[in-house]
Amino acid sequence: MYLLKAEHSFDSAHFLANYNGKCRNIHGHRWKVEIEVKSESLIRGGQLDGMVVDFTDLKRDVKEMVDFYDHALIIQENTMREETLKHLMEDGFKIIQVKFRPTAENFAAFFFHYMEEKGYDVKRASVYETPTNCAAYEKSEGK
Ligand SMILES: Nc1nc2c(c(=O)[nH]1)N=C([C@H](O)[C@H](O)COP(=O)(O)OP(=O)(O)OP(=O)(O)O)CN2
Ligand SMILES: [Zn+2]
Repeated sequence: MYLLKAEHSFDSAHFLANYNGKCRNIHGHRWKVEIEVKSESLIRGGQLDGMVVDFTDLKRDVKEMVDFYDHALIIQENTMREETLKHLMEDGFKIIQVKFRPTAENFAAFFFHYMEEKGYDVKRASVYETPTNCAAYEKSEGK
């Protein structure tokens, strides 16, 4: 089995609603996202001979995916007062609302499925909130 890994980072703020601790406050991370793709075989012939995929393409797609979240305030839907949200948006802040609680685990699963939908055979998606806090998502055997 061959495994390829590409990573990219983005800087964003978030908060965990209904969290009893410091993470309930808006705070920022340099989120590092690692995507691993797998293949039992290599491409034969042509420019991609001997590759699973071209790193250039994989890196571009990972960067494109995470750049969307760069320098934003990421908010789980319905966890901020309408009025507050409205004012922040009116003042031109980049707000991204997500359907899930913005934890490293949820982002790992989200990025995993995003890359799968792009056509990659994804082995694992890992999201670092800090250099020492990492969550990963991969499919259970047989699924
Ligand atoms: N399983 C998870 N636990 C926590 C998550 C998460 O996504 N998954 N997220 C948070 C917070 O977002 C927080 O920013 C990270 O927690 P923490 O380790 O406390 O952050 P610090 O690096 O700032 O820790 P210090 O050791 O105080 O510097 C919480 N938990
Ligand atoms: Zn955090």
